[in-house]
Amino acid sequence: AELDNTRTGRSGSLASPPAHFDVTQKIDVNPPKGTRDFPPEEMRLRSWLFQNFREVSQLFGFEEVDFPVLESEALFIRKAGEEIRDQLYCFEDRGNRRVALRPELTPSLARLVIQKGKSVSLPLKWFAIGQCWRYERMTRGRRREHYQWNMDIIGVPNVAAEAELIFSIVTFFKRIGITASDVGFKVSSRKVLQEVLRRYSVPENLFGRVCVVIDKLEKIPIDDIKKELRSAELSEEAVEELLQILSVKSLTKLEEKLGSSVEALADLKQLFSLAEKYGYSEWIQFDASIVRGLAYYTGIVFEGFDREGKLRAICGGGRYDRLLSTFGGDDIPACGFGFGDAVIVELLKERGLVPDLSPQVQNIVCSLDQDLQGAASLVAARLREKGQSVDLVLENKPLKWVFKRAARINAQRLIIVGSEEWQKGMVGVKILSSGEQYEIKVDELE
Ligand SMILES: OCc1cccc(Br)n1
Repeated sequence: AELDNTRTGRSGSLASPPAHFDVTQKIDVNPPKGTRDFPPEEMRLRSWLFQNFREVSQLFGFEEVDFPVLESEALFIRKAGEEIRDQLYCFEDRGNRRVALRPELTPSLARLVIQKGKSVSLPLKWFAIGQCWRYERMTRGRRREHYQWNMDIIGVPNVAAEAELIFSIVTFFKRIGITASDVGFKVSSRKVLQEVLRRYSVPENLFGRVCVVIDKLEKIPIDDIKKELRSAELSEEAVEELLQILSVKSLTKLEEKLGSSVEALADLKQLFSLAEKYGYSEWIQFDASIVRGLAYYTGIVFEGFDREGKLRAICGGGRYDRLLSTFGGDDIPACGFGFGDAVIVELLKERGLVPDLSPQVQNIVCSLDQDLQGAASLVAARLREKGQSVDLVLENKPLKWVFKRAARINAQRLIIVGSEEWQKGMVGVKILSSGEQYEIKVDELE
């Protein structure tokens, strides 16, 4: 159970614990609410997932970057009513600076690109895997942290960049056994929304806010959506037309509604044509209702969904051509996606695709009496110099104990240092899978 803060007298501020803080108090061994520990079994799965993130990113020629988890709060202050803003994990540090635990990676990436300025040549293809935070009232028992894989292409204005990003996620899914019958991508463009708002003379500065409201479709009652749109100064007619357009599920229908000249249509047609060339058409579908919940998207947006409809969005992304200039940087086009580490694991469990990642060690080395502990250490050092992994038994333990540990850590080979053999410069070897055993000179061990 979590410590009752009132009992420990701890305040919510950053002030150091009060002098009367009871240091003998039994601590709460659970991690803070909404956060996770990664003990070995969970860490093996996470490492496997991240290894796949990395290998796909490198397969696509992306370079890894990283940023501080702690950023200036100003990086995330956007006035579009986003959930990510309402849940910002922010505070004032000891230097009275307003700071925040990053809720996403894109603003940090934009900040770094601007910082690098002319010292980097475009296009940039960067990827990152980083922990992101939100402070949500635990009423819904949801997590407050997750790890996100991001891939971003900076400096390419056309949809070939988005097509490449979606293909990188398809490639990832295929690597871990997920197929087009398990998941798909809903794709749209915010230029659809932009065109409708333009036709109803809705001021540009309301665009981000309208997108954030539309993203709540199917999450809150339609009447609340309409109310929020009207409070964003949309006329009744504009609201109705907007909701009409958002229900469109085919490009042909969209063309009928908007006409063939709108930029959104050209982008989407080009994206679907490229998807066909890549060979992933079966993975994507047009869905005008997809707008994503981040205010800064300006063009193509997409999200990965589980076709059984049981899980939240697996990943999402899109084009954000204005973000860098809103940070005072040059007008540089950009697009990217975020892929969380939690929903994908739920999907793998649902589909029985969690890999068997038992611990592995090549050797377990033990001595038969404590005078030979040094000899055992020397044997371990020799093996490790040759790149062999070794679990060295560090206390004088009976063989029965050693065999049990060898099974638990899935050791492949048992190396026994016994006095008689050691006199001859030899050690005993037992191959644990076959039971085969023999003696060998230490120098010949490999
Ligand atoms: O995807 C929104 C989000 C941001 C930070 C932390 C968590 Br959990 N979720």
